[in-house]
Amino acid sequence: MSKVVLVGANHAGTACANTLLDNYPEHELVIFDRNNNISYLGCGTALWVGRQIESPDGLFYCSKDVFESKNATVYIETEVTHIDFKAKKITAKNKEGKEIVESYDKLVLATGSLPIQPKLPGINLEGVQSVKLFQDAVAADKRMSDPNIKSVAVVGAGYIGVEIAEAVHRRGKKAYLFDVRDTSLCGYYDAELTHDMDAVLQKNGVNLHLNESVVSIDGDTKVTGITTNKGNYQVDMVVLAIGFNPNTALGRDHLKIFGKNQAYLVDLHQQTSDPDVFAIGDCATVFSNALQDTAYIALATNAVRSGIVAAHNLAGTKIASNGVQGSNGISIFGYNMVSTGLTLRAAKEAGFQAMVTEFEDLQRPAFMKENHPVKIRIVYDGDTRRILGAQMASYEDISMGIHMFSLAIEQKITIDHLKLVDIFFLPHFNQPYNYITMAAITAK
Ligand SMILES: Cc1cc2nc3c(=O)[nH]c(=O)nc-3n(C[C@H](O)[C@H](O)[C@H](O)COP(=O)(O)OP(=O)(O)OC[C@H]3O[C@@H](n4cnc5c(N)ncnc54)[C@H](O)[C@@H]3O)c2cc1C
Ligand SMILES: NC(=O)c1ccc[n+]([C@@H]2O[C@H](COP(=O)([O-])OP(=O)(O)OC[C@H]3O[C@@H](n4cnc5c(N)ncnc54)[C@H](O)[C@@H]3O)[C@@H](O)[C@H]2O)c1
Repeated sequence: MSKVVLVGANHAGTACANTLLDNYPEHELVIFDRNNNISYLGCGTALWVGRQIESPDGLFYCSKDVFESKNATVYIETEVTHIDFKAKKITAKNKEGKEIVESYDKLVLATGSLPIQPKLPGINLEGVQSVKLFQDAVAADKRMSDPNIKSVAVVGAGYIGVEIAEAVHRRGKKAYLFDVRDTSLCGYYDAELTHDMDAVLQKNGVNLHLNESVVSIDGDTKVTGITTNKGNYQVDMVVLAIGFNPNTALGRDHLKIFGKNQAYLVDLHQQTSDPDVFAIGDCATVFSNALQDTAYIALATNAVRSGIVAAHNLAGTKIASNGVQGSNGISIFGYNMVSTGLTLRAAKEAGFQAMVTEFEDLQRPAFMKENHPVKIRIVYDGDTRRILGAQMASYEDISMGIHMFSLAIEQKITIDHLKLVDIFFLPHFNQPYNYITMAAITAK
């Protein structure tokens, strides 16, 4: 039996804690989280703020009580302030200012990520906010209910920004969406698909401003406007969504870190450079099967799986992570996009002789009434023919198809192998010559 201390109990920490408590009850587990809630699904923020769901109540799936019912000691609203890795002791402070010291045999760091805060004039004005925590969602929702808030600038047209811009528009406010790049969602899809998303946003009333960088947020005490390199806009609120940084302040002086962004470097067992310390979720690196290299991909799905892997390993059951593809999806004004692995641009930047095959067709045979076009792009390595990535977009729900590509990348399947893969046909669902097969067959 050993004593495990877990710092951070959101998606990664919750998965780790539950796996440990359910499978290895002989271990003592002490959990710390500085927040007053755990397991909040951030994906629900835009749904709730945009009133696609009526209440945030269903957006939590675990609690302090659940851990305590399984005999864990839980400190919430208690921040870990220092770790003595040599003495194997952590120091924390609760909201009353009381200091708590705990020793550990094994430590799990699940401290997640923090939204990037750009150094902009006006960044501290009232009305500027990020959307990471449940508290942020509550604050954003309150502002959306204020009739004096008429226009909102969303900075960053990545996943959070696009979703929040839709939510702002759905609440009847004027939504501006700014990005420094020349298209939305540039980290996940190639321009051939993102230009469709740009058009969907604009058609539905979001004011999309690409190739524009914010120079300042304006106002005396409250936000009254935003200035970019191209103009001034009158807005009453600014949402910042320009990406996450790993939250590694507690351990980065002791543990090996990833050069690109200071995430904790972990192996396939989630073990850091200190054998008694594991790191999981957004504070840690992942192994990218597409790149065959270490990478950083902040997603709840990766966080949950890494928590499960760490729990088994620290309890003595050696299991290795499969690595990840960074599979992801988004649905905006009914337009659905899913992707996995590398875009063509990312694959080229990584040094592959990257090639792409694309195809567009109706989801079902033309004689079926309910029918929409689907676009697919498959990125592969021209040298080895290995599939490196895939992207699909449609008003159809094409989401499940991306899982096959995720497995294909993990298993190093070639584009040529895909040509003869057994894919079923039924007019209600798809076509006999379906777009996946056709994209593979037409690959150069
Ligand atoms: C608006 C939004 C929408 C999203 N949508 C999706 C989606 O649809 N799909 C998807 O896969 N991902 C999504 N994500 C990303 C996903 O939420 C993150 O990848 C995920 O939260 C990572 O989980 P984590 O547990 O590693 O880290 P975090 O969620 O960052 O949690 C870290 C925890 O550690 C605690 N902590 C930090 N430092 C300390 C300390 N010193 N002492 C004590 N406690 C500490 C924090 O309080 C927190 O509870 C979304 C994120 C946001 C913000
Ligand atoms: N549907 C989902 O799976 C989902 C939803 C929300 C968030 N997430 C995850 O949460 C994390 C954070 O999301 P995010 O949207 O903050 O990051 P992101 O990486 O998805 O997007 C950040 C965007 O900000 C832009 N940007 C960067 N600096 C800028 C600047 N100074 N001015 C204007 N634009 C700038 C980038 O070009 C990019 O388009 C990501 O890992 C994301 O995948 C996932």
